[in-house]
Amino acid sequence: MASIMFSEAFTAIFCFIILCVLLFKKPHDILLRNWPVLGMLPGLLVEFHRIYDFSVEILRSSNLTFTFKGPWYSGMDMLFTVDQANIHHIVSSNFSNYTKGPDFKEVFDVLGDGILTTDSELWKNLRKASKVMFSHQEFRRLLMSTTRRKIKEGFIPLFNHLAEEGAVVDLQDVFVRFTFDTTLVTVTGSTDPRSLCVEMPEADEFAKALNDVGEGIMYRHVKPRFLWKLQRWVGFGQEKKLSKADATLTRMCEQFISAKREEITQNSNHEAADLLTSHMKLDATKYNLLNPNDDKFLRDTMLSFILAGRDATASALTWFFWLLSENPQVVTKIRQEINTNLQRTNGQERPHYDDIIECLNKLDYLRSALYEAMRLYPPVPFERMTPVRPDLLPSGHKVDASMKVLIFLYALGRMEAVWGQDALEFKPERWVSKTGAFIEEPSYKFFAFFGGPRSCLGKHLAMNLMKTVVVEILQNFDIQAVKGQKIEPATGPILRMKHGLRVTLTKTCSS
Ligand code: HEM
Repeated sequence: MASIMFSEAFTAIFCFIILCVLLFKKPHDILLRNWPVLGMLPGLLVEFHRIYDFSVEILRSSNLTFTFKGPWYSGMDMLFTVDQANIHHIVSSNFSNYTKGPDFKEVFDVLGDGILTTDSELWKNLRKASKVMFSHQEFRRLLMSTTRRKIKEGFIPLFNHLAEEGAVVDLQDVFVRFTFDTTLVTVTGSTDPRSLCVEMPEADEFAKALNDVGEGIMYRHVKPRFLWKLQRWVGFGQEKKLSKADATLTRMCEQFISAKREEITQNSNHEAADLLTSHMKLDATKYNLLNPNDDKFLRDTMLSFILAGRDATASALTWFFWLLSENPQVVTKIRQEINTNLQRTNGQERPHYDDIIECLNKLDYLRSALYEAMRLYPPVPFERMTPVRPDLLPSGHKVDASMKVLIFLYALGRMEAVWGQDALEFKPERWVSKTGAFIEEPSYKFFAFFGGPRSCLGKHLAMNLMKTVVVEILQNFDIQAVKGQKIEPATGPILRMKHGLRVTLTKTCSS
């Protein structure tokens, strides 16, 4: 009975949308129209498959802020903004009024009470504990040494093999494998799934479950809440897959946790720097809401870091290498910079950590190119916040507590009003001043790592990791994107390429 009602309702909405498309030639006319009962939903549904480009058009034509009216009583009213003053207000000056909110936590329920989904005191405790861990030299060294080992034992043999065979590979898949292996070692201290190797094995149970979680969460964004909740209750379709993935992740995290406890019990001087050890050894007296003996706390912390570390970095690297393949002059300049600055570590089997960081810090043009790629293709394409109390934004727009506020990072990087007339061009030079110094933009303008008290904790680590990968690849290989392939973003919480990035490789003359 319920399914018949759904299909009737769906057919009615579908017919209505088709009618709108026929009546109004320009899609904007549809979205900007606030229909009785349905609000602006019909237009949004029509454009959902290209939501990022559509957000650019809408925000450009509405002076950077747009109020979306959802169907009556649906709680779907939203404010879209890319106005810098609004962003600063929301994430910094009036930060306490904007939370992730209960809806967000519900959609991302697989992450439990991890740092990415919680608010208020619990989030403060988690942030403080993570900050302590990120500040430890040993943790940073672990990430850097794992990255370098992965490049040597994973990337280079695989790329050599592909270059010799002249084979095509999906570079996005390669980067997801790379960041998955690296993140899991950094989190557990020992488990290396070795998904990045010449054989390119099928994703293991853990990686598959993570992929299913990403997909399931994306569907929850586009389905009405009552529908996915009903599906979850019945145990059907995407929700069934999601529940299975959740169970797999919990089981595997429990295995990591008990193995680590065993390791610590057997060796009382256990001094490992990984995330799990660091959180198991938390000084509980400093965090009234964290319990290092609670497996659920450890599970939620592990999963949040794996998701935060894996997907965003892989996305950034994929778009970056595609932009390089389209802009060979930028590759030449990056190579020149590498050759000028990296003599000190070149050829050393195990260069000192401080030397590596010192050299990476000199690569300002590479930093500009990476920032420029993330300006146009931010790995996290939108951020959603819930106001606690009604508020008046600097742009003059009112928000009330029943609305959601969406900051569209993808559109922000493409606004002529923010970045100038050449906003759509990939130009690393925009980050370089006349004296050659790097131009640091405020976070509410370059927002890829978020801003204010909730900004990305892994920013510097991610930048060092990406620079290391780029240096190693460009010193050894030329990458060519396969001609004629369709490059477009997939709709989802992470800006992945919908069809991957197919490339071929050749060894550089100097390698
Ligand atoms: C290019 C790579 C990366 C980008 C663009 C990026 C971007 C972001 C963004 C936009 C947020 C805010 C998310 C939100 O609150 O909804 C965030 C949060 C976070 N990121 Fe990253 N990230 C990257 C890599 C990493 C890595 C490698 C790590 C860890 C090793 C990491 C750790 C975190 C953590 C812990 C948070 C939560 C901060 C909080 O809520 O207090 N990120 N990141």
